[in-house]
Amino acid sequence: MIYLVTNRKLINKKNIYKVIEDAANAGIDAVILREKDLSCEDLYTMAINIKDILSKKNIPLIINSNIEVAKKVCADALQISFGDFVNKNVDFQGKVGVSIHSIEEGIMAQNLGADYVLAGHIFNTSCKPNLEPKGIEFVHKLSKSINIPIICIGGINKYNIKKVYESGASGVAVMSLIMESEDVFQTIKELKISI
Ligand SMILES: Cc1ncc(COP(=O)(O)OP(=O)(O)O)c(N)n1
Ligand SMILES: Cc1nc(C(=O)O)sc1CCOP(=O)(O)O
Repeated sequence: MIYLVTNRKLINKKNIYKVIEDAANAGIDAVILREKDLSCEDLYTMAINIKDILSKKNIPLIINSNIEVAKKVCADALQISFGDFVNKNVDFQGKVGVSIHSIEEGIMAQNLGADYVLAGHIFNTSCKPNLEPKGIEFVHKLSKSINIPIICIGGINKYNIKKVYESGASGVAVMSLIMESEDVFQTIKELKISI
C-alpha cells in the first residue's frame, strides 16, 4: 500500500489536482490531504475536488487533523496526531489513523482503538530537518509490538521501500518524492515495482 501525502507548496509546475490524477492513474492506494495552513473553507473545497478525482477509482480520501472537514466531506478516514487522539474525544464514523513516534505511542494507539498507525519518521527527510530519524529497527520493533497496520512515513524512496516492508510495515506514506516529481505516474510506478 502506498499513501500519498499532499503538500501543495512542494509542487513545481503542475497543480495539486493534476498530481492527484496522475497518482490515481498510477495506482496509489490512498491520499492523505495534509494542508495544515488552509482555512476550513479552503480545505473543504480542496477535499471535495480531490474526492471527485479519487472516487472514480475507488481510492480512499483521508483528512489530516481537521475532524470537521473530515466529517463534512465524508472522508474515508481521519489522520490524527497522537496527542489529539489521546486528549480529544474523537467522534468519527470512518477509520482513524494515528501518527506515532515511539513504540509506546503505537501500543497505546492500538489499545485505544486506532485502525492503523502512521509511524515516522523512518529515514532522513527534508521535511523534518531537526529531528533524528527512527530507522528501520524501529519498524521492526513496532511490528513485533502491535497488530494493527503500520504505515511508515519519512524519507521513503524506491531504494529503501523494500526494507520497510521486510521490517513489518503494511504500507508507506510518501510526500516530497511525489509532490516534487516531474513525472508523478512514473515515480509511483517505480515505487510499486521496488516493493
Ligand atoms: C519525534 C517526532 N515528533 C513529531 C514528528 C512529526 O510530527 P508533526 O510534525 O508534529 O506532525 P506531522 O508532520 O506528522 O503532521 C516526528 N517526525 N518525530
Ligand atoms: C508529514 C510527515 N509526518 C512525519 C512523521 O514522522 O510523522 S514525517 C512527514 C514527512 C514525510 O515526507 P517525505 O515523504 O517527504 O519524507
